[in-house]
Amino acid sequence: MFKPHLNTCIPSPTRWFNRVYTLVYSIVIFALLYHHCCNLIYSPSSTTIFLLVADLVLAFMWALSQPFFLNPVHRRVFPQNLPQVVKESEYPGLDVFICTADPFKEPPIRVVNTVLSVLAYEYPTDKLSVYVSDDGGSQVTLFALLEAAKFAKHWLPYCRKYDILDRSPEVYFGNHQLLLPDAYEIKVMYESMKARIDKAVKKGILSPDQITNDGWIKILNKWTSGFTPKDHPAVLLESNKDSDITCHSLPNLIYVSREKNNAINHHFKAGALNTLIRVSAVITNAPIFLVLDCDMYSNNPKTTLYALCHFLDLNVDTNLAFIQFPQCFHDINNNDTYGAELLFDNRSNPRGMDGLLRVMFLGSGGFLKRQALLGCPKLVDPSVMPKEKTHHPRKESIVCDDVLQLAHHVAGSRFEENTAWGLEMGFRYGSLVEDVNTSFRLQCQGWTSMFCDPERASFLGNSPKSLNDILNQSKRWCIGLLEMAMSKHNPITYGLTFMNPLHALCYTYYNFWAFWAFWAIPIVIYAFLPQLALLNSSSIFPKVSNPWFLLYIFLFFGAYTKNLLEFMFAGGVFIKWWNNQRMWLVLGCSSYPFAIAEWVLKSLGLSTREFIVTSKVIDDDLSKRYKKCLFEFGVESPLFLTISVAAVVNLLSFVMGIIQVVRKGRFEELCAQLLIVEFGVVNSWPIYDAMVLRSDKGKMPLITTLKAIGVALVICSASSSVF
Ligand SMILES: O=c1ccn([C@@H]2O[C@H](COP(=O)(O)OP(=O)(O)O[C@H]3O[C@H](CO)[C@@H](O)[C@H](O)[C@H]3O)[C@@H](O)[C@H]2O)c(=O)[nH]1
Ligand SMILES: [Mn+2]
Repeated sequence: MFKPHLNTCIPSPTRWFNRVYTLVYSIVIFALLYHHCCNLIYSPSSTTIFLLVADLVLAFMWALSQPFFLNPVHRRVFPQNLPQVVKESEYPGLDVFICTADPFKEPPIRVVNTVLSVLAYEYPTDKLSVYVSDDGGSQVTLFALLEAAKFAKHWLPYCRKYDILDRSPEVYFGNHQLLLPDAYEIKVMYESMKARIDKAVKKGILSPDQITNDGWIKILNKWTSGFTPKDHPAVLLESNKDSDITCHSLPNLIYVSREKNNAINHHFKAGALNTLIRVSAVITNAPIFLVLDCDMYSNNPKTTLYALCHFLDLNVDTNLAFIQFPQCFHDINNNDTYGAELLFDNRSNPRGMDGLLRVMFLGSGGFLKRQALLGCPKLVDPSVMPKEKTHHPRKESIVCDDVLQLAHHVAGSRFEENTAWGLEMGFRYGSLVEDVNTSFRLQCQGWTSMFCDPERASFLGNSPKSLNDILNQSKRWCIGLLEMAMSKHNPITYGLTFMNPLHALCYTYYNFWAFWAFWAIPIVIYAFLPQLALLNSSSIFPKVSNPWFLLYIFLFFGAYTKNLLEFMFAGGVFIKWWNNQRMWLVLGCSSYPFAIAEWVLKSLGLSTREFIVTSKVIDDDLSKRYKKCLFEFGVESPLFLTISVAAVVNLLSFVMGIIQVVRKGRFEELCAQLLIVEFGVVNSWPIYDAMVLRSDKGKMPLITTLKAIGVALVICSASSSVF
């Protein structure tokens, strides 16, 4: 029988251009390295060695990044053809895992919106279950979810009746006028729920008047005086299983706060997800689950069907482990000041990896096959897999006493002791980037993955709003990648043995990104060396009339123009690209070197491993400044000191360079250095602005400015002994 297409995969037309570019650019890189070697032989100096090291690292990183561009692909899905392939009653069950960890950094009302947007998926409700993992062990989050379950009884029929696209109520009421007949009533309901939740958050605990149900009292008794987020028994609750107001059944909603014990490593998000895998196996055991961060609400109710277009396609590899959707953000300012959209990581690199048949899991927005987390494709025999628990529309609870007892057992803090969880099963431990690490390990076992990037974003989340938050987030990722690079299962020794080499290179690229903070080496060298040389009237690059000068110009503009084109091709605009490249420099001078230092301290046992959750709370004042595209300094942070020192050194050097050109006419020999310094100064503009011109709360703290000027002056005067 003819079965229509569920998806197609189209190679990007840019791949030919990319391949030619790679070839030409690599020849020019070799020429540059030859030039460096000659310099080293005929006029050796510490400057030549530093420049060689910087360019070697840049060339190496460039080479590692090339596999991303050799065969990018674009996939399309045809959910309209699904009914011809499979009946709705035969859809596989879907469990959704939502992680939250801190009610103060991740406001429960946001979690509620994410939960509601997912409960309202266009998917048979008896096949859909939502599990929320609360690592904060917060009564308030539990209360918020119970409120969400009540509101869902009205919200889900409303979305169905009017075919609403924005199924996060906060977004819906923010974007739409109340023109539909029931809209006003639903909005009032939503606002009063929000007020109740906000009141509970302010108090921190529930008061007796908020507890309206006997069942809750039993559960709330678990919060004894010794209960802390890091040490408490497991708490599990299924929300009340009534039908919605139109007598449709509701999807399951289950709250899980795993048992925690101070003496036991709980492995952060990876540990939370593994608990959910086990708890859900006991309750619903759907063959596919979707992982979401608590801020990543569903922006498209059909996303589940898009995922099915891949999973149910008989032509697709049976080793397919997961479908990844890009992480997109709803609150990024017009210029994307902090490059937080991560267009390369979230869109263009995955497309490139998809063309090589495997993409990375991005931590949120991925539909995974349960089977893939349980072992190798060859080892997992489908006939011995526990069957999906079928459950029909019903009013009674799916969690009977036996099941509940077992679920508590598997959510216990000692359950994983002496098991393969985190080692060979489930989300892998040992790295703070559990997403990269786990997908790497799965792909070494032979599992594959695909990238699905529909026109309307499937998920939208929060992006960090302050520079400190973004630098700390990058530092965490960098430490996680470093942990991966230094482990037995690293992409070089392990990856090259078990993976296609181009693939292993993609992972290696990400690992080297962090490995000894590779990017930091050339960035720091180029942020200081040409500048200090210029301050001391020393010329370190070829003169304008020298043909090697053209080579430098070609390499610089060639790399930047190609990067800009890639960025625009992924949907970006010039100003966002500019800020993106600036952030690359900022990270290279701050987060990356700090990550190395922290990793060394952790390896020596001098500091503890921590997953600092990124704050999703939006302060009004800060939000206004963010909308104006201002950098947010405000707090005192060592991460700001290094970039400020670099900015001051660049400015001093720029002034000195101009003086030399004007007074001594040394333009020809200093031109290359002046270009670099000028580039540094233009990029540092927000730092000068924050140090001198701004008076708002987000300006650079005076103490950081003074320290930066002091350190910069010391470096500049010490440099005279070198040049
Ligand atoms: O002990 C923990 C710590 C965090 N989380 C959850 O993990 C998610 C991600 O945390 P967040 O602070 O938002 O980190 P980000 O750096 O924004 O997250 C990115 O990077 C992570 C890997 O470092 C991925 O897991 C995420 O999916 C990806 O969005 C959130 O839902 C947290 O609630 C837990 O459940 N338990
Ligand atoms: Mn996040």
